[in-house]
Amino acid sequence: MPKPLMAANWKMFKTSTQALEFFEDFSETLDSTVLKDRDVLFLPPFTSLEALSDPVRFAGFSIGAQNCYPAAEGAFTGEIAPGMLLDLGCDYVLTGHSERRHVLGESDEFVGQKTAFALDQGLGVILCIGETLEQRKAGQVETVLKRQLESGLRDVPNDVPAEALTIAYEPVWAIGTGEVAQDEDIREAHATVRGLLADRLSAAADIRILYGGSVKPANCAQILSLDNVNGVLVGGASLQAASFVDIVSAGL
Ligand SMILES: O=C[C@H](O)COP(=O)(O)O
Repeated sequence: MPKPLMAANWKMFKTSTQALEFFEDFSETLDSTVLKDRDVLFLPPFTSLEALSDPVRFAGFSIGAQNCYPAAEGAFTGEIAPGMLLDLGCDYVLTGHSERRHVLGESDEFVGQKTAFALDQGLGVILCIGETLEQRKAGQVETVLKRQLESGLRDVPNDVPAEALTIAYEPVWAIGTGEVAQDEDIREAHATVRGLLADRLSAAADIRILYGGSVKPANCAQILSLDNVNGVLVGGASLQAASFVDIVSAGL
């Protein structure tokens, strides 16, 4: 069983000053012995990566970015290359987050290009997948997960090491809505993802599959207890230090 990964995705929240204030509160409050049972990852906006990188890593946590562009450098105004993230000490990058798919219009193919390129450059990747409410109501959960995983992993070698790749299952209808998926929905989706990974990657059994979507201190322990849930990707409830401390320590 891989150690659960507890990831805070701050989306477009917090200046670098606010990020440092949060981190001071968080690290003072958290009992650091939880680190033997949990990995902790912060995904702040690009503008806070430099300020947070050293404090986060010295405290034994990981840091990553919310996005990257699939090229080493070039005329891509406003974009950030994986090598630039590595240079700031990042261990991870998110690809395919639903807000990038549905708000910014990223295609399955583009998500696949980013995933393969970032892995190739040496970043750990958290590939996010998940169905919309319409797709769930139409009985298409498995089809959507299969399509997003196949495209997302298209150029990823089948012997990618388990520690380099993480999958996050985030049903779009549960993100930021307060509506957490039912245990059975999470169990079924995670089992589906595990099965699809097994068809494609040699390290499938050890790849972490995170759940994301309205995770809170009150529901986190129960979610983590479900089969094939190897951590959580938390948005809103990771913005307050006390709340994220409770999430990181949930069930211990
Ligand atoms: O990346 C995190 C997810 O989008 C979940 O966000 P949420 O916890 O605010 O629902």
